[in-house]
Amino acid sequence: MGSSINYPGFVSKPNQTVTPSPIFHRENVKSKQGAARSKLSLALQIQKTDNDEGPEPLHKDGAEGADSDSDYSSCDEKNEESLIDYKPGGYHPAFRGETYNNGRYVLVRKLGWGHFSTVWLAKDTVSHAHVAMKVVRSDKVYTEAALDEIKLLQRVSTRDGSLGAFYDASKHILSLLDNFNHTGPNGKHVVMVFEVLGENLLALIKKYEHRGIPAMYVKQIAKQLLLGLDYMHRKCGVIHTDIKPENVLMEVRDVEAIVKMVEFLDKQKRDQRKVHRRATKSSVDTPIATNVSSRSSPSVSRERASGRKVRRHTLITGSQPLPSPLSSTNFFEMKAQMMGQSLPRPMPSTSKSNTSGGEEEQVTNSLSSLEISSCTDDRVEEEIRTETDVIQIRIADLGNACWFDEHYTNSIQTREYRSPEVIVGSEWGCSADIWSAACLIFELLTGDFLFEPDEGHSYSKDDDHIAQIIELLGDIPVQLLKTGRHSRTFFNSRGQLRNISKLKFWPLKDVLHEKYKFSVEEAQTISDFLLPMLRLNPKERADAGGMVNHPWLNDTVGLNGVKLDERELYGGGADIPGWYREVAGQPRH
Ligand SMILES: Nc1ncnc2c1ncn2[C@@H]1O[C@H](COP(=O)(O)OP(=O)(O)OP(=O)(O)O)[C@@H](O)[C@H]1O
Repeated sequence: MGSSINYPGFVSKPNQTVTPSPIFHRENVKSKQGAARSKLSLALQIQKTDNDEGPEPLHKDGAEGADSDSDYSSCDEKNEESLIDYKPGGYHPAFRGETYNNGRYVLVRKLGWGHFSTVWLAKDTVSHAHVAMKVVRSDKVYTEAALDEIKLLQRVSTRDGSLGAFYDASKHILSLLDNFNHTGPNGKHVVMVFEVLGENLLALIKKYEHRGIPAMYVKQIAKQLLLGLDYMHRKCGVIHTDIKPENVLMEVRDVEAIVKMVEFLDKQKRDQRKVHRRATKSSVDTPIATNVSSRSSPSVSRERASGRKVRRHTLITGSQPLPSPLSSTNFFEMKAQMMGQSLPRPMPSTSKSNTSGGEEEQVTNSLSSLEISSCTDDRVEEEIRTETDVIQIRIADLGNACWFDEHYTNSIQTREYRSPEVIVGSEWGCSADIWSAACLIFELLTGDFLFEPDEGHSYSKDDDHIAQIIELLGDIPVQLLKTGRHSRTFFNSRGQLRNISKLKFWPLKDVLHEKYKFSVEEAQTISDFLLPMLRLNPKERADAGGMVNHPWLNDTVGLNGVKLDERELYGGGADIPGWYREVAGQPRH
């Protein structure tokens, strides 16, 4: 759902690594991540204190299938939601095995979390397929935002024909499958049900260690992103307003097979741990039982009891997104392990796995389409190639989205992806998404933010942001300054920045060549591709559909024939209602 600006109690997620912007750094001040960390560590301190007391058990006996020994209990809490937000109006204390919507959905594992919700993998007992369930915080403000999100999702999920003659671009936007309410100890929560996707693009950026993702993949992501945005803007009249790597998710090809794989491997780990614990327990128990039975060691029993208690009472579950071949370093190891374990061989007598032979065989069969063993026939090779070379992405998190004729707020976009018109407080529209998309594509190619503003002693983050934009793209158009509600804060009457005087101009193609070592030709092509989407005047910014036709995207794997003939390359979206400002009096799409 939304970015850190719209709702109270909102903190940045600590997952975005701070990387240097290509732009001149004025002064080094405390990082955004540092600030987020300190809030989270406060939450963790509170959590520690709470745990000493022991919160109300969540996984009570009645929780069918709740597994206190699951991998999830050992989560890295620093990267999860804060315990202090588990209170009335806050997150629902969801757990593995919990049922929703009169038993239709059963929670399997946690996939992720956001400031508005926790997101879970669930089994739909009606369709027998897995789904992703977003359980929203119950406070009124979150509930209202979720109800708006549902309306927007319903609009974009309605597949009403293709934009071009052959292409259904709605498949690049996350589909809403169901929604309902769920009541728990913290109130009534809106629940949204989606198809299951894999990791987000930040995971991919991290997998390539912030050194940039190969252009072959970036082109696929860029083209699909533009097709998805064109569909949203032109067909649905919806503006996303928060395009960034975290909000673009990769598909996992065979969800059911991958769920079986990860569940099987997790179960195996748990079984191994149980065996290990039993073995440790008996070696610890024996001397106590025989020697000091009447005064059993208080430290040992307390430790054991509290160890059990901590696991049972774990409130925050570790996120486990489904692995995808491209972003998970251990995807193939997991598969190899899975396939290795599936070989018919006698079970060791000490390790009584609860997995039946039948179940194992079923898992193996379902994974056969993913097998990468020594088979060499063409079909298998093609499958492997497809698995690793072709990415499918979907734009997710419409929690901050709005309509072309109804903007809910002017505080839009996450800082690094925020457009100049929004910073100066001028009018904005669909074209604000295009700015963010260009920032995102640059980040995929280089691993760095395009703009990473910071505050200094004498200037604000906004000052620095505007200065970085000017350094890269030139002066902010006078029209934008005239209409910007905040322009006077940043600019004097002569149109000069008030708080920053020394600017270092560094055009994009030079940044790409000099800093990121693209060849001169590549730097020129990429710059030609990105600059029309970074036009400072939102009215003139190139629209998504036209950019789909850019020559840089011609050889995009899986999409090389796809063009939108009705859109003009580098054309602005003058014909798209709400392109650069909120409009009234036009019928909704
Ligand atoms: N359909 C899905 N399939 C798999 N994982 C998902 C899906 N939807 C969301 N997630 C995971 O859950 C996380 C949170 O989802 P989302 O961003 O929609 O929640 P939010 O509470 O609105 O968060 P935010 O703070 O980012 O606005 C995502 O980053 C992703 O890891």
